[in-house]
Amino acid sequence: MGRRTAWVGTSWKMNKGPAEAVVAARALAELSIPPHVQPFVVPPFTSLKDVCSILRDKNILVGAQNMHWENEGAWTGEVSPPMVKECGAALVELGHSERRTYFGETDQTVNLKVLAALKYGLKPLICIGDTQEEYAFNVTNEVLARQVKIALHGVKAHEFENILLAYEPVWAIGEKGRPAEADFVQNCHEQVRQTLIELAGEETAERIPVLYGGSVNLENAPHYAALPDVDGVFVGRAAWPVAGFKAIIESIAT
Ligand SMILES: O=C(COP(=O)(O)O)[C@@H](O)CO
Repeated sequence: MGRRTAWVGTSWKMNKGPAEAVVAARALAELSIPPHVQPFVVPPFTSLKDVCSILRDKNILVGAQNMHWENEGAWTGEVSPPMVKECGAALVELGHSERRTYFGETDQTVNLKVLAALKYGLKPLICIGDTQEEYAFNVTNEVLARQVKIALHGVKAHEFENILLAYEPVWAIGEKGRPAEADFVQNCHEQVRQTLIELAGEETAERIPVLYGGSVNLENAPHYAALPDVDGVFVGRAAWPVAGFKAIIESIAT
């Protein structure tokens, strides 16, 4: 899948119990997906298997919101790569700022998880982003370069094409977030692309999608998606209702 594809994804975060998730997945299964758009949905673990099975033959990828790097063991409360794979998931979200801020996720644990995901044939969706403080001190580019380099440390040349990245400024996420300016986003994505070129070479780096996330909504989604170095959007609140997700997909397709 090349960079001409527009990725549109949503994580339901800690929303929708098993019954509600099944209803939403059935509605997603009815959507007609425009060409060149690759939607994905990331439900909570409690409905991962059901959502995967409802969307199995549809052009909507399903992912987990996190996982451990070990394949089994005494890790109470954790879920392993083979467990995620067995549920039918195609991708796994790693390093979201809420995991980093509240659950001790670090660049190093993200790296372990990225390597484990690739080993088990899961596409890692790696979330990176600057905090408000880093943004204010104008070190965003350095932070993103560090996060990308550590997350991808040890990734083999042929594995880079399975990587998906999302730039999500921490200050842009959630109810208190403010959407980033389009010029700023384009600049950050250019810098991320440069880091990817350093790591994987120009040809491969061109094929790694880099999405934008953080207060994306129906109004701003097509503007972000149209930026030259942005390959789609990763949406929270605005895409939790299936109608909102559908509208954003359509806004990007047109
Ligand atoms: O956290 C994300 C964005 O959330 P918003 O509610 O859109 O600010 C991103 O990772 C998608 O879940």
